[in-house]
Amino acid sequence: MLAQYGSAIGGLMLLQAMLQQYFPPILRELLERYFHKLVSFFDPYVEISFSEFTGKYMKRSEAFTSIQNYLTENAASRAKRLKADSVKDNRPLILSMADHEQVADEYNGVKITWSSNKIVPASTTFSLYPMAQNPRYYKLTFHRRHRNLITQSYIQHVLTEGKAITSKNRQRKLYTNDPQDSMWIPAVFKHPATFETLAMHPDKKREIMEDLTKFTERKEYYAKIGKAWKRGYLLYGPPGTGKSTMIAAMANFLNYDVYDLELTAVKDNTELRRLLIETSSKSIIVIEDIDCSLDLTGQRKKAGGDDNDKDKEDDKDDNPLKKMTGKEQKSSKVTLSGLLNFIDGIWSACGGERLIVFTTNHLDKLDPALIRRGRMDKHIEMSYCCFESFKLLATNYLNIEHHILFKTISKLLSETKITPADVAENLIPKSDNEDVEACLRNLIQALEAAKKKAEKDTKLKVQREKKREKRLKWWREAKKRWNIC
Ligand SMILES: Nc1ncnc2c1ncn2[C@@H]1O[C@H](COP(=O)(O)OP(=O)(O)OP(=O)(O)O)[C@@H](O)[C@H]1O
Ligand SMILES: [Mg+2]
Repeated sequence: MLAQYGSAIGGLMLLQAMLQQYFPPILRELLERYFHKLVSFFDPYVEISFSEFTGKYMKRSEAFTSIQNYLTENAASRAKRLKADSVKDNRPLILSMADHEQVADEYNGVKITWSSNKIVPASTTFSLYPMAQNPRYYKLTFHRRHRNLITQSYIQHVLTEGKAITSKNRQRKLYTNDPQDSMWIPAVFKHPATFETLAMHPDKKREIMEDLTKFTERKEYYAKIGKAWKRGYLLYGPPGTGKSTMIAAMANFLNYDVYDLELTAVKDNTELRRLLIETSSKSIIVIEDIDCSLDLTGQRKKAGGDDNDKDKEDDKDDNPLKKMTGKEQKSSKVTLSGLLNFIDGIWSACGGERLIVFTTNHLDKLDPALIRRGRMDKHIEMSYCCFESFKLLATNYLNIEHHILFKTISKLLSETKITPADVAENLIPKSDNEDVEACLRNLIQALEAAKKKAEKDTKLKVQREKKREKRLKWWREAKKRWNIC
């Protein structure tokens, strides 16, 4: 039997060689086409291939990556031969199907087969990019009676799920704008802050988390009302109340990238627009200390008055621009209208699903146009530490939920103002000898010192006010006495 089989194969090979040699290419192509038609007439299975690289520039196909992630999560565990991908930063090992391996999947009761394959080039050529030499592809095989279900629903299901897994597994990035060539410089975003570790009143925290969740779920709603899918948050409060920490917690909660925009490093409005267009969706665009980034009040005055008004504005001691170096002032020509266009201009709609977050220590210094609802949709006050916030910090830093000293701390917190940053600093043990009680006593000391300072400041203020009143009274009487108008 073996001998018969061998001679049959030999005969076929001879036939193929003869075909290749004696048949002209056009005739050969015709024969091959009819041969495939004949095979597909008897073979009820349909095949769809998804290549790793596509297009003119052989870019890595997004569909291929999505399928790879889908199969890794859903079917690869059933494969006999797996491939372990290299991983960084203590991330779990990624096991995917090895080449030429096959796995079965099921969708609405229909059986589907996926196989992982590699294209072996006909001739060996030298390339600096070995990956591109042997591109892989996934082959999907199913019975032709399920063609509609697979092409209209299953493939979409695989791509959607795969995309969700990609975004879940991807390493998030923190981008900062480079002042030299105005490009985003990426770095891996690994901030440990979460809403669980953020000290804030629980009700306020829950409200913000619900607001964020609602935003992410409202793609259709935003489309229906004709608004770009973005939301503005204004975080304001004194230094050390957790504004930057809140942004990190938001990014971790939503799994978004962060674009930290340094406005003083942006040359003009055109550059600002270009930077915005380059941001991806599912991201938070942050401008920290917005009051120090632009002479917003000055620019508005300039629009209404002349240049002298602007100069007067710049002469004010509390003008944040005065704190900037001459070079910074000269290099940034971003205007308030440029910034407003940045927030709600037509190009801000490209990509969608973006948060724009401004932080400031001085809410009153900002132009009302910049922070009106619709631009900055939600204003969040980051305030001094309350007892609820303290309890969360104590749980995080000292691993305690109750202590006899909590009563004293609660009373002091209601009498004085202290930032969560100061509370946190006191709760960190400074040496091995410092136990929980020592840390709490450090905090009590800090609170008492803050209380004393506040009382002293109030006394001084009252004294100053009294003196001013006295001077005014004397001046009023003098005017009456000497008949001065
Ligand atoms: N609400 C908070 N919850 C937890 N930790 C906080 C909170 N606020 C401040 N901290 C701690 O204090 C440090 C400083 O806080 P953060 O940088 O977020 O303050 P900020 O409001 O952004 O200050 P600034 O206005 O100076 O930028 C953080 O690293 C964090 O450890
Ligand atoms: Mg900050």
